[in-house]
Amino acid sequence: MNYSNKQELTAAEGAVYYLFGATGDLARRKLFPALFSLYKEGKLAEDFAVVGLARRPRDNGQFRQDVYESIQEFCRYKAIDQELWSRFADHFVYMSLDIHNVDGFRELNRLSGELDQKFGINGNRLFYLALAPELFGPVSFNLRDGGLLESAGWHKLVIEKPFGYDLESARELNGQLSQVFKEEEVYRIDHYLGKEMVQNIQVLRFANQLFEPLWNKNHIANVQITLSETVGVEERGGYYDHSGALRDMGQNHILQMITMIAMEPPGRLHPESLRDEKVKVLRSLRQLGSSEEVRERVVRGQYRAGSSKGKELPGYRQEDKVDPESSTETYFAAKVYVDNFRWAGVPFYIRTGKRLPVKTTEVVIEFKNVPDNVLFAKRHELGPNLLVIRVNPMEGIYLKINAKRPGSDNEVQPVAMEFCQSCQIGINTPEAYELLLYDAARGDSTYFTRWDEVAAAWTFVDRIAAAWRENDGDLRSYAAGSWGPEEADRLLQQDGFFWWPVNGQAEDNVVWISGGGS
Ligand SMILES: NC(=O)C1=CN([C@@H]2O[C@H](COP(=O)(O)OP(=O)(O)OC[C@H]3O[C@@H](n4cnc5c(N)ncnc54)[C@H](OP(=O)(O)O)[C@@H]3O)[C@@H](O)[C@H]2O)C=CC1
Ligand SMILES: O=C1O[C@H](COP(=O)(O)O)[C@@H](O)[C@H](O)[C@H]1O
Repeated sequence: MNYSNKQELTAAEGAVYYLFGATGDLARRKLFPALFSLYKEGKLAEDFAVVGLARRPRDNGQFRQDVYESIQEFCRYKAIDQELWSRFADHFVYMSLDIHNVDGFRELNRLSGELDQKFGINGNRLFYLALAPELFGPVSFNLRDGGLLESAGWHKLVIEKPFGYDLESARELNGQLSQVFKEEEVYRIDHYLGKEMVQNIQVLRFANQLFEPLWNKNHIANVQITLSETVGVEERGGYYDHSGALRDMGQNHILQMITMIAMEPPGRLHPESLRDEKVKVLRSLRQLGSSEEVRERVVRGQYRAGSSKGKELPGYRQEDKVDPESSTETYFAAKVYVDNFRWAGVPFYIRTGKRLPVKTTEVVIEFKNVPDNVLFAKRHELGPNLLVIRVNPMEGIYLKINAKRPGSDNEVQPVAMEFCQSCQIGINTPEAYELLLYDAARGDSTYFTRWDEVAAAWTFVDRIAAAWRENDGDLRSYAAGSWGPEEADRLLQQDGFFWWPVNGQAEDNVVWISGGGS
């Protein structure tokens, strides 16, 4: 089979892309590279323009130079072909604008008319807000008041996370957006939903007769989801210290991954059908009623100074723009239940943290063991079957099974059968932002979060946050470079489980029968 990433070249409809926050980190690291990859692959035709917007002064030449440098540093394709690069760069213009100044939006509207004419665009407008969330409301109002929503074509608003700080603020924000945009015009980004292997979860589940019949409480003992990062808070201390791991990674990425694993098959191949199924999962999450329950089922930690690979690492409280007495969690782990017919009683163990030993995102599905009466001599060596979905940085799956050790007398040997996607297509797997920008431009909202999903996720998270506010005493400290507080291991141990090794480090005795393990 050919696993090349060549796809059907259907260019998105022509549009002006308004990139608010064009001088920021996200634009530089993710958005410019995504646009270049789409252009190179023919998914953006010539009828598009990108307007970079931020307060800092820049002329078009400087802006194009910023874009060029970002591509050379972060894009999976480099701008080597000069002819291609200059054709691409010609679509980029920059305008200095303060979000709070409606006159700037009127000028932007005039510029848009010129761009429509120059590039043959019929008034389609995609507004990407790579901005702090408190600016989402003001931008929306000024887009309306500045006349930008009066053009003939479609209008789409793509917004970054975090969508609010809690349910109340998210509601308020949603109320502001909905005064200007219809729900179907709003694309809320959760970039984990743009990751190839997260999207692959539904294909694995629903396109294989092998898995779906076993995908329930009768056969699955537990599910483990790990999103571990080696980095600290980098330059984002100011934001992170008000957010913490639960809001930064839990409310969105982890809960969205749970929905992909736990949802029922959608009735139709339609974005709303999938989102309907996902929201049902979020509404079935067992709510943590009391502080006592939160203490029992959720562990939070903060990294102190430590080391990794021989390098000394500062503690969280010594990081730039972090309160020296901060009690913000940089790690959390939890035991979560999805209280529905399919999943009743199956624990979902989740964890995420900064300054952990490896960067990895993995899901482990641990199947129940075979019955005790199976007559193998070394019964105690029979481990459970595992299905491991490797999301990042390696992409692929492996299935751990028990096989006979060749030449032995029915001795059991664990074997990992691997599909290594990243070995097949290497670094050329499309980035999440590429897939999502392309989907938004085509009007496909499948992998964007709908308002009711966001609201249900906040409802779950708010209870944990409220319990934590009542009691600072349970914030554990862990050394930077370690796997986090020991209490997170106990969450599993008390149920007779343990965290399976991640990052392809299956236990020593496992034989890999294809591809390699790391
Ligand atoms: N960076 C990342 O990896 C990720 C970021 N996000 C989210 O994306 C959004 C942007 O993040 P990031 O790029 O890191 O943030 P940055 O702080 O790097 O960039 C913020 C941008 O906003 C512009 N800006 C700020 N105030 C105004 C204003 N009044 N008028 C016009 N422009 C303004 C700044 O430009 P100037 O100062 O020139 O005006 C800058 O371009 C945030 O919501 C963040 O949570 C989400 C996931 C990952
Ligand atoms: O949304 C966020 O995600 C990144 C991790 O993303 P990944 O694609 O590199 O796994 C995280 O570092 C950041 O704190 C958070 O805001």
